[in-house]
Amino acid sequence: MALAGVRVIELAGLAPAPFCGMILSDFGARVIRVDRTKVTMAMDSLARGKQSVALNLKSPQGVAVLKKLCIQSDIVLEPYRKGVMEKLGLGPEELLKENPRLIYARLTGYGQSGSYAKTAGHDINYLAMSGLLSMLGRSSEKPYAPLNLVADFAGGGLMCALGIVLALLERSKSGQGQIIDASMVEGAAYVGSFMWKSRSLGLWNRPRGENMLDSGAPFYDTYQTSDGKHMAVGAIEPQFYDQLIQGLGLDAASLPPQMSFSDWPELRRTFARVFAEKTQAEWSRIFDGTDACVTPVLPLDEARSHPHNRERGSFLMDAQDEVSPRPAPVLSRTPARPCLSRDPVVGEHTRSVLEEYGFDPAHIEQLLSAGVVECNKAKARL
Ligand SMILES: C[C@H](CCC[C@@H](C)[C@H]1CC[C@H]2[C@@H]3[C@H](O)C[C@@H]4C[C@H](O)CC[C@]4(C)[C@H]3C[C@H](O)[C@]12C)C(=O)SCCNC(=O)CCNC(=O)[C@H](O)C(C)(C)COP(=O)(O)OP(=O)(O)OC[C@H]1O[C@@H](n2cnc3c(N)ncnc32)[C@H](O)[C@@H]1OP(=O)(O)O
Repeated sequence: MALAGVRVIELAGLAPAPFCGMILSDFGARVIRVDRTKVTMAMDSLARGKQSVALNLKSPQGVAVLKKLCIQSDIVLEPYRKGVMEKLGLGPEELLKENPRLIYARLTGYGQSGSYAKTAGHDINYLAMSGLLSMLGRSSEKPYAPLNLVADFAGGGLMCALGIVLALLERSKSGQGQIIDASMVEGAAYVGSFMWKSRSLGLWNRPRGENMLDSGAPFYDTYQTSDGKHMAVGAIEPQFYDQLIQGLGLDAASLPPQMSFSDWPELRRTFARVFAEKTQAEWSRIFDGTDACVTPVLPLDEARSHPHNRERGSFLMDAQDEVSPRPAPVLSRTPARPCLSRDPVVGEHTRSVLEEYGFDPAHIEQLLSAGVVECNKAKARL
């Protein structure tokens, strides 16, 4: 796999860093997650393929253990507030001195500088600060955050993974590591560059929820079907819009022009009335195989079984019979091979990892008895 041989120390955090770690693991990196001691359950539901070491960083010996792990690895991925690692004596200056090839990824909400750098926050805060949240929401409604997708995952974990891969590529030429300052505000904004750079096209001139792509246009929206499900309509181009009208059984001559903004509310009412006459399955049979850009809105547990997704194997079933998306994108020669076995329990690999990283058995025993590290066994599945 593309990242085979790359060793990552992921310090356990909330959603963004675990997602970054899972991406690296899916594409072949060896990801060791450093968990706290005395916790029963990992907060990481994105732990696929990772190993877990439980380590108390409130003890100087624990800090020394982490330092030894980090300087023998390729990547350190830390999810803490600015300054936390420096307080531990594990800041980038410290570690890069010992290992100049180290890639030190810092995934935060606001970045390593600026007045908010030490401020707590979550996805919605970062999305709000990026400017994008102001554009999200239906007309006459307040802005809403689309789950914690945009800042945590798209602009956070995924953007950080991109930075890590870029730094690995650069290191293959320079031999040098570097620091990655991954701010979720900036990552989200960067993902949303189109919104900034398409304003001159007049795409966002109207208030929130009244533009073509923000639920303003009736041909770019969702509609309820007679069985309470929904269809998604994205018929933007005239040639696709014509096929939408045809599929709905409407007479184009009796409708207002597609791009007549003032007629959009009436057009939306017409579409809503017609979509409510048939079930989602009936509409799918009508629109499948056409270029009307109409698709069923699938719940998570149906996406896997949709014929198109099933044909591609877009979703996988792991050893715990849990369905989740397969890694993307698909590389033709070195595709990701995600681990399908169960997630690690906290501290499951402490002993084996410390041995691998050169700690002698007596020292490991001393660390265990002092509670600096913890080693836990997975409970047998009944
Ligand atoms: C919208 C998302 C948030 C989604 C969160 C959900 C994934 C989870 C929310 C609720 C969870 C569920 C719930 O808890 C119930 C169950 C509990 C069970 O145990 C697990 C299953 C649950 C169902 C559980 C499942 C899920 O986890 C939930 C549903 C986001 O937006 S996430 C993005 C957040 N922002 C960032 O990541 C930006 C960067 N980070 C920060 O700004 C801060 O870290 C943050 C997030 C504001 C937290 O600040 P905090 O003060 O708490 O920490 P820091 O200042 O970073 O300092 C860390 C301190 O911890 C010390 N430390 C670190 N490692 C160790 C260690 N191994 N040993 C000892 N100590 C350690 C470190 O030294 C720092 O100490 P100091 O403060 O003294 O310096």
